[in-house]
Order: sequence, then structure tokens, then C-alpha cells
Amino acid sequence: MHTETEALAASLRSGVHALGLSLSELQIQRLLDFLALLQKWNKVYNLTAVREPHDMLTHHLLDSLAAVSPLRRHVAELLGRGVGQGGLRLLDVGSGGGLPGVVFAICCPEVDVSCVDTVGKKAAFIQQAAVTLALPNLRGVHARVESLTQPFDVVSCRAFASLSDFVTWSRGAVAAPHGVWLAMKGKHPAEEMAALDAAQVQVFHVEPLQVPGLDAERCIVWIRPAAAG
Ligand SMILES: C[S@@+](CC[C@H](N)C(=O)[O-])C[C@H]1O[C@@H](n2cnc3c(N)ncnc32)[C@H](O)[C@@H]1O
Repeated sequence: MHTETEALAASLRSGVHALGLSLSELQIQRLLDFLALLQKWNKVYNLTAVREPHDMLTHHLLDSLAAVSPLRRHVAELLGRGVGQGGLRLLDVGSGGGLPGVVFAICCPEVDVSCVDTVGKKAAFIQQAAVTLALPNLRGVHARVESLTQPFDVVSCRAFASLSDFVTWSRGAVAAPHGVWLAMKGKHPAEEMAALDAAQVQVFHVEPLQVPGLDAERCIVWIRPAAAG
């Protein structure tokens, strides 16, 4: 008879395998520990409306893990171009309970991840997760993204806002000239893309994602600042 923890671990391993992701035992354990933290603190911090552990696994963990290979590819490209040799920085906007920011920090230890949220207790939860999961590359930031001006190489979001609001509000945090936005979306957001200001930003890739155990459309919209005229 499997305990619930063993069943979750087995589902996570099979999802990671289906995604073709290579993760160490320590990374798998940290993902499970993060899931346990989310469950434990959800009632106090109101981190997510998803309450069942198995639903949290598919809707949050595997959903976020689906973006890890694309992120790793982009990071390798940047490093190949000689960008970020001193450490790459990623900002996860409206990170809430740390999705996808904490998952990125676990899976990409070479990337320094900041999770920003306007709600103080959510930023505090991320700080707590960084300590509990022993992730020196993770930090929670309590702020409105509009106020951030430090440069980040990648600015991500999931379930945050329209593409237009996302890029407008986080414009000051995108490093010039190579910084990009990584927006996790459901089905191909044609209308939101059409509403973007072409003089300001350019979508350079819409990348479909397959989430194991989730029969739903997902994609990453990759955006960069438009080249200065
Ligand atoms: C729907 S939640 C998404 C949470 C998480 N990304 C996820 O996928 O589960 C949106 C989050 O954005 C935060 N938020 C809203 N406006 C913001 C802003 N201007 N700057 C930073 N965070 C913001 C909210 O507090 C909330 O936690």
C-alpha cells in the first residue's frame, strides 16, 4: 500500500520523465518538499485555490516544470553568447506561492531567482521556502513590479496579467539589450499578442507546452524589447 507521499513522489517522477527533464535526486526531493510547504502554509497564507495535493502536483508543479527545458535552453544560449557569466538573474512577477519561480530556482541552480509579489505574506513565504529548501539562489521580494529597476536577464510570469500589462509594468526590470520576457499562458493568446505595442516589444517565439496529466493547452510567449530605431 502506497502512502500519499509515495504516490505523489511516483507521479512526480513519471511526470518529470514524460517531460524529458533531467533532475537530480536532491532536486526531486526539493520539489516534493516545496509541495509539502505549499500544502502546509496554504491555509495561513492563502497561496493557491488548488487544495488537493495531487491537483497541486499537476496544476502547479508539473505545469511549471514544463517551462524548465525552454528556460534551460534560453539560459544556455545566453551563456553561449557570453551574457551572464557572472550569474544570470530571473524575476518571477506576481509569483504568489512561488510558481514558477521556486520551481525554476530548484531546477536551475545557476540562475538567481527573485519572486516579486505585492502581498507581503507571499514574499515572506518565498523567503521561508528559500531557507527551508536550502536555496541560496532564491529570494522573495515584497514590491509592486512597476517599482523595480534592477536589470534581469529573464522576466517570467504565470497567471499574472495580460501580456500588455505584464510587459508595460515590468519594462524597467528587463536588462538591455538582451533581456526577455517569458510569459506562461494557456491557449495561444492571439488577441493579447495583437494588443502589444509593436514599437515597444516583439514576440519572437510562441512555444507550445505539454503538461503531463493535464489535458489543456499551454504555451510560453517569448517577448523581447523592440530594437531601438
Ligand atoms: C493569480 S496570482 C498568480 C500566482 C502564481 N504566479 C501562480 O501561477 O500560481 C497573481 C499574483 O500577482 C500578484 N500581483 C498583482 N499585481 C502585482 C504587481 N503589480 N506587482 C507584483 N505582484 C503583483 C498578486 O498578489 C498575486 O499573488
